Amino acid sequence: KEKAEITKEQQAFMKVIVDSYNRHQIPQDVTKKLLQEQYSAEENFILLTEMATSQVQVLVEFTKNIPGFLSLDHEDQIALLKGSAVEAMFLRSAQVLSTKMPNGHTEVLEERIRNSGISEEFMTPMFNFYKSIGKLHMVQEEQALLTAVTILTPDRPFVKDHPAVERLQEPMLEVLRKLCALHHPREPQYFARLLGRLTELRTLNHYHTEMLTSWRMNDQKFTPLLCEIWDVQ
Ligand SMILES: O=C(c1ccccc1)c1ccc(-c2nc3ccccc3n2[C@H](C(=O)NC2CCCCC2)C2CCCCC2)cc1
Repeated sequence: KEKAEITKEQQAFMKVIVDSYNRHQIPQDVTKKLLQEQYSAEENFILLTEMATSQVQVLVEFTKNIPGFLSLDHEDQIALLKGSAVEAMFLRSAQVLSTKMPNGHTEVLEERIRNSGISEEFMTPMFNFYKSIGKLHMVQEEQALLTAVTILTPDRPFVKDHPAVERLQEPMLEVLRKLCALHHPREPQYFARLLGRLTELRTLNHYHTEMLTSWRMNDQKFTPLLCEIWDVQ
C-alpha cells in the first residue's frame, strides 16, 4: 500500500519542480505566431533560434531549482545541461503541439511546421515523436518530472560523477512512477511507455546537428548561446 502512496516529502519535492516548470512555461507565442501566417524558411529559422534561445535560458532556471542539482560538480552541471538541451527543446515542442487547441488549430500548426523549411527526412522522426508524446496525454506534473528526469541522465558525455547524478535522478523516477500509477490507473505499463519516449528522444538528439545545417536556406545564423549548446558554427 505505502509503495503506491506519494509521501508528504515527495509531494513537497514534486511541488518545487512543477511550480518551477510552470513558472518557466514558455509563452505559447510561438503557436500564436505560427497560426497567424506561413512564414518563409528564413523567418522560420529566425523564429526557431529565438524560441530555442529563450527556451535554453528557461531550462537553466528550471534546472537550478531541481533539488540537489546545484550541489553537483560544476562541470557536471554544464555537461548535464549541454547533454539534455536539445532533448528538452523537442520535449517542450511536443508538449506545445499536444496542448488542447480550438478545432483545426493543431492541424494548421502541423502544416506550418511541415512547410517551415525543415528538410523532409527529419519531418517523419520528429512528428512520430510528437505523435507518440501526444498519445500519452501527460498531465503537467508528468511533463515537469519527465523533463527533470531527462536533464538528470547520468550517462551524458563528459559527466564525471555518474553516481551523484543517479542519486538525484532516482527519487525523481520514484515520484514519476507513483504519479503515473495515480493518473493512469488502468494503464499499468504507462510509466514504462513514458520512459520509452526518452529513448526515442535521444534519436532526435542524434540527428539534430545535421538537421540544423539542412534547413533549406544558405547562411544559418545562430545566437552565441545556441552555438554553445547546439555545437554549431
Ligand atoms: O531543431 C529543429 C530542427 C528540426 C529539423 C531541422 C532543423 C531544425 C526543430 C525544433 C523544434 C521544432 C518545432 N516543433 C514544434 C512543435 C510545436 C510548435 C513549434 C515547434 N517547433 C519550432 C519551435 O519554435 N519550437 C519551440 C517550442 C517551444 C520550445 C522551444 C522550441 C517552430 C520554429 C518555427 C518553424 C516551425 C517550428 C522544429 C524544428
